[in-house]
This record gives sequence, structure tokens and C-alpha cells, in this order.
Amino acid sequence: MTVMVPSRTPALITPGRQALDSALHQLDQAAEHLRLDAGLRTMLATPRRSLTVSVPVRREDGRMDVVQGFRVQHNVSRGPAKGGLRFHPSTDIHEVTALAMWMTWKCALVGIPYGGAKGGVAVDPGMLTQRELERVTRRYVNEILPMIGPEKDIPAPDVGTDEQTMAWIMDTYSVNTGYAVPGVVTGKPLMLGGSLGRSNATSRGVQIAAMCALGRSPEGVTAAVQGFGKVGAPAAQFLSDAGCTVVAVSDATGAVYSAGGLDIADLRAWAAESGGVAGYRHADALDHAELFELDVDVLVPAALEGAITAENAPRIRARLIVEGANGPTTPEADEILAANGTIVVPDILANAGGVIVSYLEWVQNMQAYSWSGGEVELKLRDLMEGAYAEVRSLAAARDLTLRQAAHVIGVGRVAEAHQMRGLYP
Ligand SMILES: NC(=O)C1=CN([C@@H]2O[C@H](COP(=O)(O)OP(=O)(O)OC[C@H]3O[C@@H](n4cnc5c(N)ncnc54)[C@H](OP(=O)(O)O)[C@@H]3O)[C@@H](O)[C@H]2O)C=CC1
Ligand SMILES: O=C(O)CCC(=O)C(=O)O
Repeated sequence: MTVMVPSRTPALITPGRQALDSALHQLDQAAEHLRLDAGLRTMLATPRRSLTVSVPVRREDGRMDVVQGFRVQHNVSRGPAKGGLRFHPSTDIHEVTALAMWMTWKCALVGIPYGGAKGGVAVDPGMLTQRELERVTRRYVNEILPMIGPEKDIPAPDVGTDEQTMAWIMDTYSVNTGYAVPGVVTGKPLMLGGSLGRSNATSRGVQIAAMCALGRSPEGVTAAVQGFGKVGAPAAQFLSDAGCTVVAVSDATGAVYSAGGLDIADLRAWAAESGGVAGYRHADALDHAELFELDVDVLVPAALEGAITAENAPRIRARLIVEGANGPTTPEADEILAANGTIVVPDILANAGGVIVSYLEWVQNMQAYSWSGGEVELKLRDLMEGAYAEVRSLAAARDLTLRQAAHVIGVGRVAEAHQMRGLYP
């Protein structure tokens, strides 16, 4: 009898798998530096809980689609899991796991009492009506309901989701609980217990990190920003308001360039009206790839993972990269950039402003109290500048890149928490 062995097709390397490989590589480097034992390394490389759900969506025309949703809690040793929810057609379990792992190190690095989580639904929000989006969100939340809660796991916005999505999450959870639970989610509308300063917090943090890294007056500093969404657009605005000349920005529709500097407020109005930056008449059109090769002082990737690779890194002329996005730079690109003397302020530091103000929102919710915008901003600045100073001084003391130093601190704190709680219950 002949046994038919199915031919093996090479495993598809999705962008999500690449992101997870990058995250595991960074963990490995930090674990090596910290001399963590093999058992602890395996614990830190493995998500604590991981759920894949099927989300049926009733479309306006009556059709039923079924999409996949994910929630991954990477680590809960230092507190409840925390992290955003992404709606994007190519999201998968690997990407969500990588993003959850980065959340763990990020929260530990900036010293807030959370573990790391992330969620994703494989939909293109641009292709759904508002009612369809609401149905997807509510059904996804019902599917992951046992995992989330203000003391367990607290979602927040990420790519493709916003304050409205968070309001639906808060409502779905509260209806199931029997009373209003604002602390189950952050990045909510102010009316439902959101915090002043949260909507722009990630971008404000990017600007603070950029100023720390520049170490000089922003006057005369040029910048380019990839991504013009919730992080990229306000980041471009803050950099411009601080005195930088933002010469180029991009979104999925295209990229635009003006040597004399873009009027970011005007460009935001154009993008809101026309659906994207493409076609903005006070600037020249640019290829997506060209934005990365501009001779600027600061480059802010604020879109998706894997934007800076071994392919384009040799042509990057920016002196400083401040990662608004999570995972925009591959490990191979990191080596090229380091060899070329480019400073990279890593994602887990540069974009931590979002989760910092999410934490402040959650603290306000848990106390049923609220702070002024000024108080929130001061606390955000304090935590960002403190974390930046710690990373810079460790990097200098041990001859590490800022990314390596940030991971050594983040991973080290989580490892210590595991050790103190006891590794072998
Ligand atoms: N929101 C937050 O609080 C936080 C977000 N982050 C990270 O920041 C990044 C951006 O998130 P966020 O701003 O919230 O997401 P949004 O969905 O609000 O915006 C994403 C932006 O990226 C653009 N984009 C997508 N593909 C490309 C491309 N190939 N080239 C150029 N631009 C592109 C989109 O364009 P278009 O609109 O045309 O599709 C959009 O402008 C992500 O990596 C996220 O994980 C990190 C910390 C917190
Ligand atoms: O605000 C949060 O809780 C998380 C934001 C986020 O998803 C991120 O920092 O990547």
C-alpha cells in the first residue's frame, strides 16, 4: 500500500509572522544581555492567554460574513493586561501576539502597573458602514467578554479603531455586567469617562521623545512623517507647532512634499475632506518609498510594521528616527541604521504616551475622579522624560542601541516580577 504524503508547501511568511519574529529576536537579545535562564525566556516568549474567535457580521444587504478576531494577553505578571484593538484586513494571530509582547515591555519600561495585550479583527473598516462596524465590534466584544474587564484586560484604540469603537466596547461590556463600567476600556469619549489628553497622547509622547533625542532647539529641524492617522497627523502638528519644518507626510492614498514646510492644519483639513493627503494642491506628490529617503533630520514612521527594512535602510538619510508606529523597523534594518550612526528612538519608548495616558484615564475611572488637561500633560511629560533618561543612560553605560537598552529595562522588570512572585508554583 502506498501512503500518500501531502506535499509540503513552504509556510507563508505573513507580515504578522515577520513582526513576531522581530519581537522574539528583540526579546532574545535582551534575555541574553540579562542572562535569563532558558525556562524564564520561554515564559516570556509565550503568551499567557490567546483567543481566536469567529465574528459573524450581518451586512446591510443581508449577507452574512464571518471574520476572525483575536485577543492575546502576553503577560500579566505586573498587573492587568493592557493594549489596543486593531481593525485591519491583514491582521493575524502572529501580528497580535507581537503587538501584545511589545505592550508588555512598554508598560514595564515606563513604569505603569500593567501587563501587555493586543486585539485584532481582520476587517477593513473603510469597507464597512458605521452600523456594520458597530455590529462587528459588539459581536467581537461578546466573544472575548470573559477575558476583559477593568482588573483583567483593558482595550484601547489602535489602527482602524477610535473613540466610537471604545464607546461600543464600554457599552457592550456594561450591558453584560448590569452597570456602567468605564474602566473596561480607555481612549473613550470624554462624555463616557475618557481622559483629557488621551486622543493626542501618543503623538505628544512622540514629540517629547523627539525633543529629548534632538537635545537642541527644534528651530531649523526638518521632519518627515509616514502615516497621517491618529498618531501621525497630530505628531506632525506637534512637531510643526514646536518649530520643526515638516516637509513630507504620507498615508495610504499617497505622499506629499513641500521643501518650505507643509501647513499641517490645512493639510489635515484637506485629508478630512478628501479622504487622504493625495491631491493636496499646496505640495508636490511623492512616492511612498521616496519619503524614507529624504534628507531630513527626523523621520517618524507612524503607520504599520515593517516599513524600514534591509532594502530601504541603506538609503535613509534622516539622522534620527522616532518610532510612532509599533515595529516599523526590522532587526536587519536596525543593524544597518546603527552602523550608519542613525539614532532610533524605539517604539516601546517613543509611542508610550498613548498607554501612559490610558493608564491615567483608567486611574481616573477607578477613582471616579478627573484631572485637568494640564495635570495629565504634566504626568505624561514626567513619565516620558524619565523613561527616556533611563534608556539613554543605560545605552551609554553598556554601549547598547536605544532599542536594546529599552528592551533590557522592560524585559528585565518583567523577569524580576516573575522571579519575585515565584517561578515554580
Ligand atoms: N492609536 C494609538 O494610541 C497608538 C498607536 N500606535 C501605533 O501607531 C501606528 C499608527 O496607529 P494609528 O495612528 O492609531 O492608526 P490609524 O488607523 O489612525 O492611522 C494609520 C495611518 O497609517 C496610514 N497608512 C497605512 N498604510 C500606509 C502606508 N503603506 N504608507 C503610508 N501610510 C500608511 C493610514 O492611511 P489611510 O488612512 O489612508 O489608510 C493612516 O493614515 C500603529 O503602528 C499603531 O500600533 C502606538 C501606540 C498607541
Ligand atoms: O492605550 C493603550 O492602552 C494601548 C495603546 C497601544 O495599543 C499601544 O501602545 O500600542
